[in-house]
Amino acid sequence: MTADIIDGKAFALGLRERVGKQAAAFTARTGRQPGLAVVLVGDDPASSVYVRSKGKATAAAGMQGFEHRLPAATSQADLIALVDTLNADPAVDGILVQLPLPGHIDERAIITRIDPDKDVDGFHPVNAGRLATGLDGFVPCTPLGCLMLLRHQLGDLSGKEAVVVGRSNIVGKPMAALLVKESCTVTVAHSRTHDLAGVIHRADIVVAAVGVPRLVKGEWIKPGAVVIDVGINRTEDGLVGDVDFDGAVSHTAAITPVPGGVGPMTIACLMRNTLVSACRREGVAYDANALG
Ligand SMILES: Nc1nc(=O)c2c([nH]1)NC[C@@H]1CN(c3ccc(C(=O)N[C@@H](CCC(=O)O)C(=O)O)cc3)C=[N+]21
Repeated sequence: MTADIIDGKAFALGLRERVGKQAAAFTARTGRQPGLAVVLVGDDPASSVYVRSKGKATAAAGMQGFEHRLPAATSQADLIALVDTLNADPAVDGILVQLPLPGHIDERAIITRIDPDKDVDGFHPVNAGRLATGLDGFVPCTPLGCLMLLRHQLGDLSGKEAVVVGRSNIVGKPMAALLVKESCTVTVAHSRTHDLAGVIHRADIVVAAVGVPRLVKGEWIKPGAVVIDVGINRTEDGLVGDVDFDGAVSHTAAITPVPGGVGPMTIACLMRNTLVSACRREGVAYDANALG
């Protein structure tokens, strides 16, 4: 079997282009660009890289970026005060506070402080609840990007067996909710799952998001399954996913590489959510079909 290597980078570029077209229309209509505020506390080098690529994508899409870099010792009260300022700023349509935050700051206190209607990360419990109950809100960027790649690869997902490995609030849980919405039969596996190989072997769709390098082995995968690898693990042999790519590739119909798979989709979906937020806040119509 020759697997399709899913080109997330190319798909993401296409999405960013379509977002850019609608951002230009928004700007022509309202006289201002969609605005995204990104807050980075401390100077973790990996986080710095992501913040920089978000900044570049924002400008390239014709949106306004507001970057706030705060020292690692910033107090929780000061960070909350900044979030309050961004919530109240009409030029800011989306707010992203880069995670993880330094240990002395309670992440939940910050995430719940963000106006849910500016929460383009989709991390606020109000948006998790909206997703779980079928209301319009913001869907976290990584699982949204994974869903777009799956739909592109498979079309209708209805009735398919999907296994999500990982149960985080930012990937596993929203991914499972999205797949349920698509009428998949969804299993959420995690570190306590007894027979991970057996559970994965049932799946037509595998989404791996556990953060364990090369955990998912090729022999575990049902021949012809589609595999989405969310893992970005820095190891001695470079960046690797949660799936043993070399072992898995011959078992799959299609698989995402790391890098060049899900990662670029996360940023493209952040641009998408920011545009949608701007349109909703200004009552401007947008073409949802072009944003999927
Ligand atoms: N509030 C918040 N929202 C986030 O969305 C968020 C966050 N905090 N904290 C950090 C993680 C990580 N993240 C990535 C985004 C893009 C790539 C990406 O584009 N990766 C490329 C290159 C990877 C590389 O070379 O480092 C790829 O996979 O091809 C990766 C990781 C967003 N995150």
